[in-house]
Amino acid sequence: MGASRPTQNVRNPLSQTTQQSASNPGRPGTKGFADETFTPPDRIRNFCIIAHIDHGKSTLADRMLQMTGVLGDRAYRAQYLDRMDIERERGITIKAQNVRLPWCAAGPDGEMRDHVLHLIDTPGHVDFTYEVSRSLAACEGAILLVDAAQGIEAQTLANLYLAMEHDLEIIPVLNKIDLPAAEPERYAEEIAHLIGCEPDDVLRISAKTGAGVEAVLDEVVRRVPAPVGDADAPARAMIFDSVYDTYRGVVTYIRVVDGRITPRERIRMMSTNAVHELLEVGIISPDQKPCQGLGVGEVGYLMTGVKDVRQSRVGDTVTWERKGATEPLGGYRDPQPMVYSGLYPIDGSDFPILRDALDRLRLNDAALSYEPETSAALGFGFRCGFLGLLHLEITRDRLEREYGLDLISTAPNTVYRLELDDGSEAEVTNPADWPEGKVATIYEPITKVSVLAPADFVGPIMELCQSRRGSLEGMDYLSDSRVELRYTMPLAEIIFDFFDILKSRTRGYASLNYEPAGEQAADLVKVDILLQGEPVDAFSAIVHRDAAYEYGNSMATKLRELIPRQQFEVPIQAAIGAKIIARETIRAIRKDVLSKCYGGDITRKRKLLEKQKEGKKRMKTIGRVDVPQEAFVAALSTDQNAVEKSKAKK
Ligand SMILES: Nc1nc2c(ncn2[C@@H]2O[C@H](COP(=O)(O)OP(=O)(O)OP(=O)(O)O)[C@@H](O)[C@H]2O)c(=O)[nH]1
Repeated sequence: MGASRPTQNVRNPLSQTTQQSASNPGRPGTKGFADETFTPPDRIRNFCIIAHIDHGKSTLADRMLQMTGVLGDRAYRAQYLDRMDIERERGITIKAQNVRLPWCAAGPDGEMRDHVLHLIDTPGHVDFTYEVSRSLAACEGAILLVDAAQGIEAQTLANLYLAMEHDLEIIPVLNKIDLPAAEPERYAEEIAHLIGCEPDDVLRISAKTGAGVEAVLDEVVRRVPAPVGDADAPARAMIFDSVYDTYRGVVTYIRVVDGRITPRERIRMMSTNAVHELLEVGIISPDQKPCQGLGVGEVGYLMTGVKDVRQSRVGDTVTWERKGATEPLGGYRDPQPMVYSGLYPIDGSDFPILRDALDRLRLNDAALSYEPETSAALGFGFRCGFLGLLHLEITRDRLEREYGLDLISTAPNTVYRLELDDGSEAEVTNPADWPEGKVATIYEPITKVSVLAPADFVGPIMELCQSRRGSLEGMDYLSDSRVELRYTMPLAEIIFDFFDILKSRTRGYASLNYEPAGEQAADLVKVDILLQGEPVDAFSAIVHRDAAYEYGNSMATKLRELIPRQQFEVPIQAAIGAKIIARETIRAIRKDVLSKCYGGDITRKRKLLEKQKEGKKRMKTIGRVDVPQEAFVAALSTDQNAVEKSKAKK
């Protein structure tokens, strides 16, 4: 697959005059650069857009694509960079993408020159912080985008602190100034107070209308430092994303730090020492365009023909196989699952489809981990590991939407490290593996939580965090009406319904960010739920001792309402080991479906018996108790509607 001369290339500005580009007297940079040379680093600017969810990153990226002429109006599709359907439907960015933009603007010396800007779009959600950090590591500058109608939110702060850790040049921008509710003066003050600039230094734009976006591009050229690196050293390039393409295999997105990466070379992945032949090297503008190679500071993609993203790991360093670099670039780590859940097909015969679907999803998601597991109640399924709740929900969405699966997922839990009585250690991600009676000390993961909200809600937020075993670390007023509360809190207390309750207690105004912060010893117990004395493994949970009774009682009550009455009485119990801590009872019912059939033709009786048999097919039998699948779905769901729906079916 040789490199062909790209039709519209954004390569080396030196191959053109430095006046305004002839092809486009407007502001976009020169087109049709010669592709036999490499763009000099002093004409390159690598930047990303960081912000809280929905503050407009993808819309601003789209507008920049249009303004630089990379994406004509005809090809324009809202949020072009958010290619995954779910990203577009949910309106959130999951995978970081990048694009090369030509722009003619004045450099630090005031001279107008053609430049090449590499824009890296970043996921805006807390689950994908590692991907954000790798995108930031590929940049020298960051546009800090804040919704002028909402102001600074939790992820604004989290991403700003990440950008500062990477010493990026921060360009503050207020977006959505077209909205009637926009308060640019108020929030410019907030941002100035936060990053130590003047309120007038905060740019004001509307990514929707394009107002002010040119000035942002000019500011990127003027203020973001040009990339530096050693063009003569052995090649080192950082992988900041990799995507599986059904037809072309894995596309690996890289930023070159030292040396050059050219096609037909053999390269080595430094974290795994895997060696591959480079089939293609190119740039993205806005789609893949092969080129002669990438030099210092350049951002683009490479293809080696591998079929699995786990061979192209985000944060890894690429170098030559022969005379390659000896020291990798810093910051690489293997993705660490934070949240585990069991995924089971409602129809057991779908298990092979679920297995194949997970295999395919993992081709494009190195952070997804899974292994087969069985449940007495739910049958054959998989214990899956995710970066966080959103990652879990997106994966489940894709399995159901793209593979037509109906799934039950068990309550999400985290990873526990146990010190056992015999001095050994164990790691538990599934309540069913809890070693009853042999545990000396239990350690649970904890997180640093940041909640941003109007000051009026401080009371309800503090009450909720304290009820979730949070300990207050600090509280700062960003302005006279908005406050940031910082807590240390167990991850297990966040991953289920904390965010939903926080939102409902603050009328949707609070925003949340959390990041791993080590572990702590905790007094945790495994609560089992028994039907007629038979434990139902799908309902077991690891909870703090103080919350055990509440969990057991709520599950027993929920199941009493969800499980249909049987021909006999069914006790529902919650237990810690052998100790019963809660109990409910489903009263017996004598149900003779033929009781109303006095006489009448045999076909009606047969239909009623057939219907009863059909209904039994959808039952899971625990011991002698028939539990409808909807009851499992509802009992394991935090969604109250699911519970109401299932009760209605009884
Ligand atoms: N009125 C107005 N709406 C905007 C503007 N910029 C973005 N929006 C809208 O705000 C919503 C979120 O925009 P996105 O660009 O998806 O925000 P995002 O930051 O990429 O969100 P994530 O992908 O979830 O991180 C969309 O409905 C946009 O149409 C703007 O300047 N003015």
